[in-house]
Amino acid sequence: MARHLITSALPYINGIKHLGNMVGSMLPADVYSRYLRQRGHEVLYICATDEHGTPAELAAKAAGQSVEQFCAEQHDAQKAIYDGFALSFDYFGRSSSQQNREITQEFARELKANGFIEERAIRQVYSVADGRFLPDRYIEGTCPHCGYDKARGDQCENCTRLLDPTDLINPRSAVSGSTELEVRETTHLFLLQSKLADEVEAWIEEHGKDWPTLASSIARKWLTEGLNDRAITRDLDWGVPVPADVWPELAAQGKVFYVWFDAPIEYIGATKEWSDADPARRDWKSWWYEATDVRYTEFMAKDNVPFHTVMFPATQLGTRAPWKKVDYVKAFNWLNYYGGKFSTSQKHGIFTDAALELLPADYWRYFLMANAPESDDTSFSWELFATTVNKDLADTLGNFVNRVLSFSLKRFGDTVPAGAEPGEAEAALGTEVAALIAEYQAQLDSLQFRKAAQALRALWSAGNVYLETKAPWLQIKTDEAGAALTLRTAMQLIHLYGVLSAPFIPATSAAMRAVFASSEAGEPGWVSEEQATALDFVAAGTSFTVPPVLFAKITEDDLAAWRERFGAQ
Ligand SMILES: Nc1ncnc2c1ncn2[C@@H]1O[C@H](COP(=O)(O)OP(=O)(O)OP(=O)(O)O)[C@@H](O)[C@H]1O
Ligand SMILES: [Zn+2]
Repeated sequence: MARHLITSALPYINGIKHLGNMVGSMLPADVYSRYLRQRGHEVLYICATDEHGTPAELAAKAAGQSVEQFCAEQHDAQKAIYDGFALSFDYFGRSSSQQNREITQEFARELKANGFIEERAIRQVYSVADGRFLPDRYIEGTCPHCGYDKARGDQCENCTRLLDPTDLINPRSAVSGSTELEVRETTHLFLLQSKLADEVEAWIEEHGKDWPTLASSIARKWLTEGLNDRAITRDLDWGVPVPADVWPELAAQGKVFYVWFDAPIEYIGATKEWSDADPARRDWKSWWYEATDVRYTEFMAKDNVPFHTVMFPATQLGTRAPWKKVDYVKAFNWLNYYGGKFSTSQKHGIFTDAALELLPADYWRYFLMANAPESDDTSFSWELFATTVNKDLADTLGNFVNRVLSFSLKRFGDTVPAGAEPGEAEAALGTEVAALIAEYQAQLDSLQFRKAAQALRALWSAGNVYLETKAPWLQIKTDEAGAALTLRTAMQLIHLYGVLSAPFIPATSAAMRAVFASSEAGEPGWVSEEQATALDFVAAGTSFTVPPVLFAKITEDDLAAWRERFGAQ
Protein backbone atom coordinates (compact mmCIF):
# COMPACT_ATOMS: atom_id res chain seq x y z
CA MET A 1 0.00 0.00 0.00
CA ALA A 2 1.28 3.47 -0.87
CA ARG A 3 1.84 6.00 1.85
CA HIS A 4 -0.29 9.09 1.29
CA LEU A 5 0.96 12.55 2.14
CA ILE A 6 -1.85 15.10 2.09
CA THR A 7 -1.68 18.84 2.61
CA SER A 8 -4.29 21.58 2.37
CA ALA A 9 -3.39 25.20 1.62
CA LEU A 10 -2.36 26.93 4.81
CA PRO A 11 -5.09 29.15 6.24
CA TYR A 12 -3.76 32.64 6.80
CA ILE A 13 -3.59 33.82 10.40
CA ASN A 14 -5.44 37.14 10.05
CA GLY A 15 -8.81 35.90 11.28
CA ILE A 16 -11.39 33.15 11.47
CA LYS A 17 -11.87 31.45 8.08
CA HIS A 18 -15.13 31.34 6.12
CA LEU A 19 -16.96 28.44 4.51
CA GLY A 20 -15.21 29.21 1.19
CA ASN A 21 -11.82 28.51 2.76
CA MET A 22 -13.24 25.38 4.35
CA VAL A 23 -14.56 23.83 1.13
CA GLY A 24 -11.70 25.13 -1.02
CA SER A 25 -8.92 23.49 0.97
CA MET A 26 -9.20 21.77 4.35
CA LEU A 27 -12.54 19.95 4.22
CA PRO A 28 -11.98 17.99 0.97
CA ALA A 29 -8.48 17.08 2.20
CA ASP A 30 -10.06 15.74 5.37
CA VAL A 31 -12.70 13.70 3.50
CA TYR A 32 -9.99 12.22 1.30
CA SER A 33 -7.70 11.47 4.27
CA ARG A 34 -10.49 9.78 6.17
CA TYR A 35 -11.44 7.72 3.13
CA LEU A 36 -7.88 6.53 2.53
CA ARG A 37 -7.39 5.64 6.20
CA GLN A 38 -10.59 3.60 6.13
CA ARG A 39 -9.29 1.78 3.07
CA GLY A 40 -6.26 0.80 5.11
CA HIS A 41 -3.67 3.21 3.71
CA GLU A 42 -1.04 4.96 5.78
CA VAL A 43 -1.97 8.65 5.66
CA LEU A 44 -0.25 11.77 6.90
CA TYR A 45 -2.50 14.84 6.68
CA ILE A 46 -0.57 18.02 7.44
CA CYS A 47 -1.75 21.61 7.65
CA ALA A 48 -0.69 24.74 9.56
CA THR A 49 -1.44 28.40 10.00
CA ASP A 50 0.38 30.70 7.60
CA GLU A 51 1.61 33.38 9.96
CA HIS A 52 4.12 35.68 8.34
CA GLY A 53 3.66 38.80 6.27
CA THR A 54 2.33 42.32 6.50
CA PRO A 55 -1.40 41.50 6.98
CA ALA A 56 -0.55 39.60 10.19
CA GLU A 57 1.55 42.52 11.44
CA LEU A 58 -1.21 45.00 10.73
CA ALA A 59 -3.93 42.81 12.23
CA ALA A 60 -1.85 42.43 15.40
CA LYS A 61 -1.39 46.18 15.54
CA ALA A 62 -5.11 46.73 15.15
CA ALA A 63 -5.74 44.26 17.97
CA GLY A 64 -3.21 46.05 20.18
CA GLN A 65 -1.08 42.93 20.53
CA SER A 66 2.45 41.88 19.72
CA VAL A 67 2.50 39.89 16.52
CA GLU A 68 3.76 36.79 18.39
CA GLN A 69 0.89 37.00 20.87
CA PHE A 70 -1.65 37.67 18.14
CA CYS A 71 -0.52 34.71 16.05
CA ALA A 72 -0.43 32.35 19.04
CA GLU A 73 -4.01 33.25 19.98
CA GLN A 74 -5.31 33.13 16.43
CA HIS A 75 -3.68 29.78 15.84
CA ASP A 76 -5.44 28.32 18.85
CA ALA A 77 -8.73 29.91 17.83
CA GLN A 78 -8.53 28.43 14.34
CA LYS A 79 -7.48 25.04 15.67
CA ALA A 80 -10.49 24.91 18.02
CA ILE A 81 -12.84 25.52 15.10
CA TYR A 82 -11.17 22.86 12.95
CA ASP A 83 -11.60 20.42 15.82
CA GLY A 84 -15.27 21.44 15.81
CA PHE A 85 -15.43 20.59 12.09
CA ALA A 86 -13.80 17.21 12.90
CA LEU A 87 -10.83 17.87 10.62
CA SER A 88 -8.53 14.92 11.19
CA PHE A 89 -5.14 16.59 10.77
CA ASP A 90 -2.27 14.41 11.82
CA TYR A 91 -0.63 17.70 12.66
CA PHE A 92 -1.69 21.32 12.53
CA GLY A 93 1.47 23.39 12.77
CA ARG A 94 2.61 26.99 12.57
CA SER A 95 4.71 28.52 9.82
CA SER A 96 6.46 30.62 12.48
CA SER A 97 7.88 27.45 14.10
CA GLN A 98 11.57 26.95 14.73
CA GLN A 99 11.41 23.91 12.45
CA ASN A 100 10.14 25.95 9.52
CA ARG A 101 12.68 28.66 10.18
CA GLU A 102 15.53 26.16 9.96
CA ILE A 103 14.27 24.35 6.88
CA THR A 104 13.48 27.61 5.07
CA GLN A 105 16.98 28.92 5.77
CA GLU A 106 18.45 25.63 4.57
CA PHE A 107 16.48 25.87 1.33
CA ALA A 108 17.87 29.37 0.80
CA ARG A 109 21.44 28.22 1.46
CA GLU A 110 21.11 25.40 -1.06
CA LEU A 111 19.51 27.64 -3.69
CA LYS A 112 22.33 30.12 -3.23
CA ALA A 113 25.00 27.40 -3.47
CA ASN A 114 23.43 26.22 -6.73
CA GLY A 115 23.43 29.71 -8.22
CA PHE A 116 19.67 30.35 -8.04
CA ILE A 117 19.67 33.25 -5.58
CA GLU A 118 21.25 36.61 -6.19
CA GLU A 119 21.23 40.01 -4.45
CA ARG A 120 19.72 42.92 -6.32
CA ALA A 121 19.17 46.53 -5.35
CA ILE A 122 15.65 47.71 -6.05
CA ARG A 123 13.82 50.96 -5.54
CA GLN A 124 10.87 50.69 -3.20
CA VAL A 125 8.40 53.04 -1.63
CA TYR A 126 9.23 54.04 1.95
CA SER A 127 6.72 55.68 4.24
CA VAL A 128 8.45 58.16 6.51
CA ALA A 129 5.47 58.46 8.87
CA ASP A 130 5.15 54.68 9.24
CA GLY A 131 8.93 54.16 9.41
CA ARG A 132 8.77 51.26 6.96
CA PHE A 133 8.91 50.16 3.37
CA LEU A 134 5.44 49.58 2.05
CA PRO A 135 4.53 46.44 0.11
CA ASP A 136 2.84 47.37 -3.17
CA ARG A 137 -0.63 46.55 -1.94
CA TYR A 138 -0.23 48.94 0.99
CA ILE A 139 0.14 51.93 -1.26
CA GLU A 140 -3.14 53.41 -2.43
CA GLY A 141 -3.91 56.12 -4.92
CA THR A 142 -5.82 57.02 -8.04
CA CYS A 143 -5.68 54.62 -10.99
CA PRO A 144 -4.09 56.30 -14.04
CA HIS A 145 -6.30 54.21 -16.34
CA CYS A 146 -9.80 54.53 -14.90
CA GLY A 147 -9.56 57.19 -12.19
CA TYR A 148 -10.65 54.84 -9.37
CA ASP A 149 -9.35 56.50 -6.20
CA LYS A 150 -8.69 53.37 -4.10
CA ALA A 151 -6.41 51.55 -6.54
CA ARG A 152 -3.65 49.53 -4.87
CA GLY A 153 -0.01 49.67 -5.83
CA ASP A 154 -0.14 46.20 -7.37
CA GLN A 155 -3.50 46.30 -9.09
CA CYS A 156 -6.58 48.43 -9.66
CA GLU A 157 -9.51 46.31 -8.52
CA ASN A 158 -11.89 48.52 -10.47
CA CYS A 159 -10.40 48.02 -13.95
CA THR A 160 -8.19 45.01 -12.94
CA ARG A 161 -5.10 46.57 -14.66
CA LEU A 162 -1.81 45.52 -13.07
CA LEU A 163 0.01 48.53 -11.68
CA ASP A 164 3.33 49.58 -10.34
CA PRO A 165 3.16 51.77 -7.20
CA THR A 166 4.86 54.60 -9.11
CA ASP A 167 1.94 54.61 -11.61
CA LEU A 168 -0.50 55.79 -8.94
CA ILE A 169 -1.64 59.40 -8.89
CA ASN A 170 -1.55 60.97 -5.39
CA PRO A 171 -0.13 57.89 -3.68
CA ARG A 172 -0.61 57.45 0.07
CA SER A 173 0.16 54.84 2.71
CA ALA A 174 -2.72 52.42 3.29
CA VAL A 175 -1.39 51.90 6.81
CA SER A 176 -1.53 55.50 8.03
CA GLY A 177 -2.88 57.49 5.09
CA SER A 178 0.33 59.53 5.05
CA THR A 179 1.40 61.00 1.72
CA GLU A 180 4.95 61.47 2.88
CA LEU A 181 6.34 58.72 0.67
CA GLU A 182 9.80 58.40 -0.80
CA VAL A 183 11.39 55.96 -3.18
CA ARG A 184 14.46 54.46 -1.52
CA GLU A 185 16.96 51.89 -2.63
CA THR A 186 17.01 48.58 -0.79
CA THR A 187 18.76 45.26 -1.47
CA HIS A 188 16.82 42.01 -1.68
CA LEU A 189 17.39 38.38 -2.51
CA PHE A 190 15.97 37.26 -5.83
CA LEU A 191 15.08 33.71 -6.71
CA LEU A 192 16.26 33.23 -10.29
CA GLN A 193 13.18 31.42 -11.50
CA SER A 194 13.99 32.28 -15.12
CA LYS A 195 16.98 29.92 -14.90
CA LEU A 196 14.66 27.14 -13.70
CA ALA A 197 11.84 27.72 -16.17
CA ASP A 198 12.76 24.95 -18.62
CA GLU A 199 13.17 22.44 -15.84
CA VAL A 200 9.85 23.36 -14.27
CA GLU A 201 8.15 23.10 -17.64
CA ALA A 202 9.62 19.65 -18.24
CA TRP A 203 8.58 18.60 -14.75
CA ILE A 204 4.99 19.77 -15.32
CA GLU A 205 4.93 18.03 -18.72
CA GLU A 206 5.86 14.80 -17.03
CA HIS A 207 3.95 15.02 -13.75
CA GLY A 208 1.02 17.29 -14.52
CA LYS A 209 -0.55 14.96 -17.09
CA ASP A 210 -3.14 13.59 -14.66
CA TRP A 211 -3.87 16.79 -12.80
CA PRO A 212 -7.38 18.16 -13.17
CA THR A 213 -7.70 20.74 -15.95
CA LEU A 214 -8.16 23.60 -13.50
CA ALA A 215 -4.72 22.96 -12.01
CA SER A 216 -2.83 22.14 -15.20
CA SER A 217 -4.31 25.01 -17.22
CA ILE A 218 -3.37 27.59 -14.58
CA ALA A 219 0.14 26.13 -14.35
CA ARG A 220 0.61 26.23 -18.15
CA LYS A 221 -0.76 29.77 -18.39
CA TRP A 222 1.74 30.87 -15.77
CA LEU A 223 4.61 29.23 -17.64
CA THR A 224 3.56 30.71 -20.97
CA GLU A 225 3.58 34.17 -19.46
CA GLY A 226 7.17 33.50 -18.43
CA LEU A 227 8.73 32.62 -15.12
CA ASN A 228 10.33 35.80 -13.82
CA ASP A 229 12.93 36.21 -11.14
CA ARG A 230 11.23 37.11 -7.89
CA ALA A 231 12.23 39.01 -4.80
CA ILE A 232 11.99 36.53 -1.94
CA THR A 233 12.85 38.86 0.94
CA ARG A 234 11.13 41.84 2.55
CA ASP A 235 11.97 44.66 4.95
CA LEU A 236 9.75 43.53 7.80
CA ASP A 237 10.11 42.64 11.47
CA TRP A 238 8.06 39.48 11.27
CA GLY A 239 9.25 36.50 9.25
CA VAL A 240 12.00 33.93 8.80
CA PRO A 241 15.28 35.88 9.04
CA VAL A 242 17.77 35.69 6.20
CA PRO A 243 20.58 33.39 7.46
CA ALA A 244 23.51 35.45 8.70
CA ASP A 245 26.12 32.84 7.77
CA VAL A 246 25.41 33.39 4.06
CA TRP A 247 24.20 37.00 3.95
CA PRO A 248 25.62 38.79 7.03
CA GLU A 249 24.82 42.27 5.78
CA LEU A 250 21.23 41.56 4.83
CA ALA A 251 20.71 39.68 8.09
CA ALA A 252 22.07 42.68 10.01
CA GLN A 253 19.60 44.90 8.16
CA GLY A 254 16.80 42.65 9.45
CA LYS A 255 15.60 41.22 6.13
CA VAL A 256 13.15 38.36 6.33
CA PHE A 257 11.86 35.96 3.69
CA TYR A 258 8.68 36.79 1.86
CA VAL A 259 5.69 34.87 3.19
CA TRP A 260 5.16 32.98 -0.09
CA PHE A 261 8.70 31.64 0.14
CA ASP A 262 8.35 30.09 3.59
CA ALA A 263 4.64 29.12 3.52
CA PRO A 264 4.88 26.05 1.23
CA ILE A 265 8.10 25.00 2.96
CA GLU A 266 5.97 24.83 6.11
CA TYR A 267 4.35 21.67 4.71
CA ILE A 268 7.75 20.15 5.40
CA GLY A 269 8.27 22.25 8.54
CA ALA A 270 4.96 21.11 10.03
CA THR A 271 5.83 17.50 9.27
CA LYS A 272 8.99 18.01 11.29
CA GLU A 273 6.91 19.63 14.06
CA TRP A 274 4.80 16.45 14.03
CA SER A 275 7.89 14.27 14.10
CA ASP A 276 9.60 16.26 16.86
CA ALA A 277 6.54 15.74 19.07
CA ASP A 278 7.28 11.98 19.13
CA PRO A 279 10.71 11.43 17.58
CA ALA A 280 11.01 7.80 18.63
CA ARG A 281 8.09 6.80 16.45
CA ARG A 282 7.89 9.43 13.71
CA ASP A 283 10.27 10.20 10.89
CA TRP A 284 9.46 13.41 8.99
CA LYS A 285 12.22 12.91 6.48
CA SER A 286 10.88 9.59 5.27
CA TRP A 287 7.81 11.48 4.00
CA TRP A 288 9.72 14.19 2.19
CA TYR A 289 13.20 13.12 1.25
CA GLU A 290 13.82 10.38 -1.32
CA ALA A 291 10.25 9.38 -0.54
CA THR A 292 9.59 7.35 -3.68
CA ASP A 293 6.84 5.28 -2.06
CA VAL A 294 4.84 8.36 -1.04
CA ARG A 295 1.95 9.72 -3.08
CA TYR A 296 1.56 13.43 -2.36
CA THR A 297 -1.79 15.19 -2.92
CA GLU A 298 -2.33 18.91 -2.38
CA PHE A 299 -5.66 20.70 -1.91
CA MET A 300 -6.25 24.41 -2.59
CA ALA A 301 -8.43 26.89 -4.43
CA LYS A 302 -7.46 28.32 -7.79
CA ASP A 303 -5.65 31.46 -6.58
CA ASN A 304 -3.05 29.26 -4.87
CA VAL A 305 -2.37 27.04 -7.88
CA PRO A 306 0.54 29.02 -9.40
CA PHE A 307 2.46 28.91 -6.14
CA HIS A 308 1.99 25.17 -5.74
CA THR A 309 2.45 24.03 -9.33
CA VAL A 310 5.18 26.39 -10.46
CA MET A 311 6.91 28.44 -7.77
CA PHE A 312 7.24 25.83 -5.03
CA PRO A 313 8.37 23.09 -7.44
CA ALA A 314 10.91 25.58 -8.86
CA THR A 315 12.19 26.20 -5.33
CA GLN A 316 12.40 22.47 -4.65
CA LEU A 317 14.10 21.71 -7.97
CA GLY A 318 16.62 24.48 -7.38
CA THR A 319 17.89 22.87 -4.18
CA ARG A 320 19.05 19.89 -6.26
CA ALA A 321 17.98 17.70 -3.34
CA PRO A 322 15.47 14.83 -3.66
CA TRP A 323 12.53 16.61 -2.02
CA LYS A 324 9.14 15.02 -2.55
CA LYS A 325 7.15 17.01 -5.09
CA VAL A 326 3.42 17.03 -5.55
CA ASP A 327 1.84 14.14 -7.46
CA TYR A 328 -1.72 15.42 -7.68
CA VAL A 329 -3.09 18.94 -7.31
CA LYS A 330 -6.77 19.07 -6.43
CA ALA A 331 -7.86 22.63 -7.18
CA PHE A 332 -11.20 24.28 -6.47
CA ASN A 333 -13.06 27.22 -7.90
CA TRP A 334 -14.75 29.81 -5.70
CA LEU A 335 -17.65 29.34 -3.39
CA ASN A 336 -19.54 32.62 -3.65
CA TYR A 337 -21.96 34.24 -1.28
CA TYR A 338 -24.74 36.54 -2.46
CA GLY A 339 -23.15 39.00 -4.82
CA GLY A 340 -19.50 38.02 -4.58
CA LYS A 341 -16.70 35.88 -3.26
CA PHE A 342 -16.65 35.01 0.41
CA SER A 343 -14.08 37.39 1.83
CA THR A 344 -12.27 37.68 5.12
CA SER A 345 -11.19 41.28 4.66
CA GLN A 346 -14.69 42.38 3.59
CA LYS A 347 -16.34 40.21 6.31
CA HIS A 348 -18.61 38.85 3.60
CA GLY A 349 -20.30 35.46 3.98
CA ILE A 350 -20.61 32.83 6.69
CA PHE A 351 -17.64 32.27 8.94
CA THR A 352 -16.75 28.89 10.36
CA ASP A 353 -17.29 29.88 14.00
CA ALA A 354 -20.78 31.21 13.28
CA ALA A 355 -21.63 28.12 11.21
CA LEU A 356 -20.88 25.85 14.17
CA GLU A 357 -23.04 28.01 16.43
CA LEU A 358 -26.01 27.33 14.13
CA LEU A 359 -25.63 23.63 13.46
CA PRO A 360 -23.26 20.72 14.09
CA ALA A 361 -20.39 20.16 11.67
CA ASP A 362 -21.92 17.25 9.74
CA TYR A 363 -24.67 19.45 8.29
CA TRP A 364 -22.02 21.79 6.84
CA ARG A 365 -19.59 19.07 5.85
CA TYR A 366 -22.17 17.23 3.78
CA PHE A 367 -23.67 20.32 2.22
CA LEU A 368 -20.30 21.83 1.31
CA MET A 369 -18.91 18.66 -0.23
CA ALA A 370 -22.12 17.83 -2.10
CA ASN A 371 -21.96 21.33 -3.63
CA ALA A 372 -18.20 21.79 -3.80
CA PRO A 373 -17.03 24.30 -6.45
CA GLU A 374 -15.27 21.61 -8.45
CA SER A 375 -15.97 22.34 -12.10
CA ASP A 376 -17.13 25.92 -11.68
CA ASP A 377 -17.68 28.66 -9.16
CA THR A 378 -20.69 27.79 -6.99
CA SER A 379 -23.03 30.06 -5.09
CA PHE A 380 -24.09 29.40 -1.55
CA SER A 381 -27.75 30.07 -0.90
CA TRP A 382 -29.71 29.44 2.24
CA GLU A 383 -32.49 27.82 0.18
CA LEU A 384 -30.08 25.30 -1.34
CA PHE A 385 -28.61 24.64 2.07
CA ALA A 386 -32.06 24.00 3.60
CA THR A 387 -33.17 21.79 0.70
CA THR A 388 -30.01 19.70 0.85
CA VAL A 389 -30.20 19.25 4.61
CA ASN A 390 -33.91 18.54 4.68
CA LYS A 391 -34.04 16.16 1.72
CA ASP A 392 -30.76 14.29 1.88
CA LEU A 393 -29.81 14.33 5.53
CA ALA A 394 -33.13 14.57 7.38
CA ASP A 395 -35.50 12.68 5.05
CA THR A 396 -33.36 10.21 3.17
CA LEU A 397 -30.82 9.26 5.84
CA GLY A 398 -32.03 10.36 9.27
CA ASN A 399 -35.63 9.36 8.82
CA PHE A 400 -34.68 5.95 7.45
CA VAL A 401 -32.61 5.15 10.52
CA ASN A 402 -35.24 6.36 12.90
CA ARG A 403 -38.18 4.73 11.19
CA VAL A 404 -36.55 1.32 11.00
CA LEU A 405 -35.30 1.25 14.58
CA SER A 406 -38.40 2.73 16.21
CA PHE A 407 -40.74 0.39 14.38
CA SER A 408 -38.62 -2.67 15.12
CA LEU A 409 -38.34 -1.72 18.79
CA LYS A 410 -42.11 -1.40 19.02
CA ARG A 411 -42.89 -4.71 17.34
CA PHE A 412 -39.91 -6.93 18.10
CA GLY A 413 -38.14 -5.42 21.11
CA ASP A 414 -34.62 -4.05 21.44
CA THR A 415 -32.65 -6.72 19.61
CA VAL A 416 -32.18 -7.28 15.88
CA PRO A 417 -35.14 -9.53 14.94
CA ALA A 418 -34.49 -12.98 13.45
CA GLY A 419 -37.42 -13.76 11.12
CA ALA A 420 -37.22 -15.26 7.65
CA GLU A 421 -34.17 -16.07 5.54
CA PRO A 422 -33.14 -13.45 2.93
CA GLY A 423 -34.91 -13.87 -0.42
CA GLU A 424 -34.83 -12.37 -3.89
CA ALA A 425 -35.45 -8.79 -2.79
CA GLU A 426 -32.53 -8.96 -0.38
CA ALA A 427 -30.26 -10.50 -3.01
CA ALA A 428 -31.19 -7.74 -5.46
CA LEU A 429 -30.57 -5.11 -2.80
CA GLY A 430 -27.15 -6.61 -2.05
CA THR A 431 -26.17 -6.50 -5.71
CA GLU A 432 -27.37 -2.93 -6.08
CA VAL A 433 -25.57 -1.81 -2.93
CA ALA A 434 -22.32 -3.44 -4.06
CA ALA A 435 -22.53 -1.61 -7.40
CA LEU A 436 -23.23 1.72 -5.70
CA ILE A 437 -20.28 1.23 -3.36
CA ALA A 438 -18.04 0.55 -6.36
CA GLU A 439 -19.24 3.81 -7.88
CA TYR A 440 -18.69 5.68 -4.59
CA GLN A 441 -15.15 4.32 -4.30
CA ALA A 442 -14.33 5.15 -7.90
CA GLN A 443 -15.41 8.77 -7.38
CA LEU A 444 -13.45 9.10 -4.16
CA ASP A 445 -10.38 7.48 -5.73
CA SER A 446 -10.51 10.12 -8.47
CA LEU A 447 -11.26 12.92 -5.97
CA GLN A 448 -14.61 13.78 -7.55
CA PHE A 449 -16.32 14.88 -4.38
CA ARG A 450 -19.68 16.01 -5.74
CA LYS A 451 -20.11 12.74 -7.59
CA ALA A 452 -18.97 10.82 -4.53
CA ALA A 453 -21.63 12.61 -2.46
CA GLN A 454 -24.21 11.70 -5.12
CA ALA A 455 -23.21 8.05 -4.93
CA LEU A 456 -23.47 8.14 -1.15
CA ARG A 457 -26.94 9.68 -1.40
CA ALA A 458 -27.89 6.95 -3.89
CA LEU A 459 -26.89 4.38 -1.29
CA TRP A 460 -29.14 6.02 1.27
CA SER A 461 -31.95 6.14 -1.29
CA ALA A 462 -31.60 2.45 -2.09
CA GLY A 463 -32.48 1.71 1.54
CA ASN A 464 -35.58 3.88 1.32
CA VAL A 465 -36.74 2.21 -1.89
CA TYR A 466 -36.25 -1.23 -0.35
CA LEU A 467 -38.21 -0.21 2.73
CA GLU A 468 -41.06 1.34 0.76
CA THR A 469 -41.28 -1.70 -1.49
CA LYS A 470 -41.31 -4.21 1.35
CA ALA A 471 -43.45 -1.96 3.60
CA PRO A 472 -42.88 -3.86 6.87
CA TRP A 473 -45.68 -1.87 8.55
CA LEU A 474 -48.10 -3.69 6.18
CA GLN A 475 -46.14 -6.95 6.02
CA ILE A 476 -46.44 -7.38 9.75
CA LYS A 477 -50.18 -7.84 9.50
CA THR A 478 -49.87 -11.04 7.45
CA ASP A 479 -46.24 -12.15 7.56
CA GLU A 480 -44.42 -11.40 10.80
CA ALA A 481 -41.28 -13.35 9.87
CA GLY A 482 -41.10 -11.43 6.57
CA ALA A 483 -41.44 -8.07 8.35
CA ALA A 484 -38.65 -9.09 10.72
CA LEU A 485 -36.44 -9.95 7.73
CA THR A 486 -37.11 -6.55 6.18
CA LEU A 487 -36.19 -4.74 9.38
CA ARG A 488 -33.14 -6.87 9.97
CA THR A 489 -31.97 -6.13 6.42
CA ALA A 490 -32.60 -2.43 6.86
CA MET A 491 -30.47 -2.59 10.00
CA GLN A 492 -27.61 -4.02 7.96
CA LEU A 493 -27.87 -0.88 5.88
CA ILE A 494 -27.76 1.35 8.96
CA HIS A 495 -24.49 -0.25 9.96
CA LEU A 496 -23.24 0.03 6.37
CA TYR A 497 -24.15 3.73 6.23
CA GLY A 498 -22.33 4.20 9.51
CA VAL A 499 -19.17 2.88 7.88
CA LEU A 500 -19.39 4.37 4.40
CA SER A 501 -20.63 7.85 5.32
CA ALA A 502 -17.79 8.43 7.78
CA PRO A 503 -15.52 10.46 5.45
CA PHE A 504 -18.32 13.01 4.94
CA ILE A 505 -20.25 12.95 8.21
CA PRO A 506 -17.99 11.37 10.83
CA ALA A 507 -20.01 12.17 13.97
CA THR A 508 -23.33 10.93 12.59
CA SER A 509 -21.62 7.87 11.20
CA ALA A 510 -20.23 7.05 14.62
CA ALA A 511 -23.76 7.45 16.05
CA MET A 512 -25.12 5.04 13.43
CA ARG A 513 -22.47 2.44 14.20
CA ALA A 514 -23.08 2.86 17.93
CA VAL A 515 -26.71 1.83 17.44
CA PHE A 516 -25.63 -1.81 17.64
CA ALA A 517 -24.04 -3.23 20.75
CA SER A 518 -21.75 -5.38 18.62
CA SER A 519 -19.97 -2.59 16.78
CA GLU A 520 -16.39 -1.90 17.52
CA ALA A 521 -15.44 1.48 18.88
CA GLY A 522 -12.96 3.66 17.02
CA GLU A 523 -12.47 4.47 13.36
CA PRO A 524 -14.19 2.07 10.99
CA GLY A 525 -12.57 0.03 8.22
CA TRP A 526 -14.18 -0.42 4.81
CA VAL A 527 -16.37 -3.13 3.27
CA SER A 528 -15.50 -5.60 0.56
CA GLU A 529 -17.75 -6.35 -2.38
CA GLU A 530 -18.64 -9.74 -0.86
CA GLN A 531 -19.60 -8.17 2.45
CA ALA A 532 -21.70 -5.56 0.67
CA THR A 533 -23.52 -8.16 -1.38
CA ALA A 534 -24.11 -10.42 1.62
CA LEU A 535 -25.52 -7.59 3.80
CA ASP A 536 -24.75 -9.56 6.93
CA PHE A 537 -23.01 -7.22 9.35
CA VAL A 538 -25.17 -7.39 12.46
CA ALA A 539 -26.44 -10.75 13.72
CA ALA A 540 -30.01 -11.39 14.83
CA GLY A 541 -30.24 -11.04 18.59
CA THR A 542 -27.78 -8.11 18.81
CA SER A 543 -29.14 -5.38 21.06
CA PHE A 544 -29.67 -1.95 19.61
CA THR A 545 -30.73 1.50 20.77
CA VAL A 546 -32.69 4.14 18.92
CA PRO A 547 -30.51 7.24 18.61
CA PRO A 548 -31.92 10.76 18.97
CA VAL A 549 -32.98 12.39 15.68
CA LEU A 550 -29.83 12.43 13.52
CA PHE A 551 -30.65 15.58 11.53
CA ALA A 552 -33.22 18.20 12.47
CA LYS A 553 -35.10 19.83 9.63
CA ILE A 554 -34.45 23.46 8.85
CA THR A 555 -37.65 25.46 9.13
CA GLU A 556 -38.84 28.57 7.31
CA ASP A 557 -38.33 30.50 10.54
CA ASP A 558 -34.71 29.36 10.80
CA LEU A 559 -34.16 30.43 7.24
CA ALA A 560 -35.66 33.86 7.74
CA ALA A 561 -33.55 34.44 10.86
CA TRP A 562 -30.32 33.31 9.20
CA ARG A 563 -30.88 35.31 6.04
CA GLU A 564 -31.36 38.36 8.19
CA ARG A 565 -28.35 37.67 10.41
CA PHE A 566 -25.94 36.89 7.57
CA GLY A 567 -27.07 39.56 5.16
CA ALA A 568 -28.33 37.34 2.37
CA GLN A 569 -29.52 39.39 -0.49
N1 LIG B 1 -14.46 31.70 -1.72
C1 LIG B 1 -13.58 30.69 -1.72
N2 LIG B 1 -13.93 29.50 -2.23
C2 LIG B 1 -13.07 28.46 -2.22
N3 LIG B 1 -11.83 28.53 -1.70
C3 LIG B 1 -11.41 29.69 -1.18
C4 LIG B 1 -12.26 30.84 -1.17
N4 LIG B 1 -11.57 31.86 -0.60
C5 LIG B 1 -10.35 31.37 -0.26
N5 LIG B 1 -10.23 30.08 -0.62
C6 LIG B 1 -9.08 29.20 -0.38
O1 LIG B 1 -8.92 29.04 1.01
C7 LIG B 1 -7.57 28.66 1.29
C8 LIG B 1 -7.04 29.45 2.48
O2 LIG B 1 -6.91 30.77 2.08
P1 LIG B 1 -6.43 32.01 2.92
O3 LIG B 1 -6.47 31.75 4.37
O4 LIG B 1 -5.17 32.49 2.33
O5 LIG B 1 -7.61 33.02 2.63
P2 LIG B 1 -7.80 33.96 1.39
O6 LIG B 1 -7.52 33.25 0.12
O7 LIG B 1 -7.00 35.17 1.69
O8 LIG B 1 -9.34 34.24 1.51
P3 LIG B 1 -9.97 35.69 1.76
O9 LIG B 1 -9.69 36.43 0.50
O10 LIG B 1 -11.38 35.49 2.03
O11 LIG B 1 -9.23 36.21 2.96
C9 LIG B 1 -6.81 28.92 -0.02
O12 LIG B 1 -6.59 27.69 -0.69
C10 LIG B 1 -7.75 29.77 -0.81
O13 LIG B 1 -7.52 29.61 -2.17
ZN1 LIG C 1 -8.35 51.35 -12.77
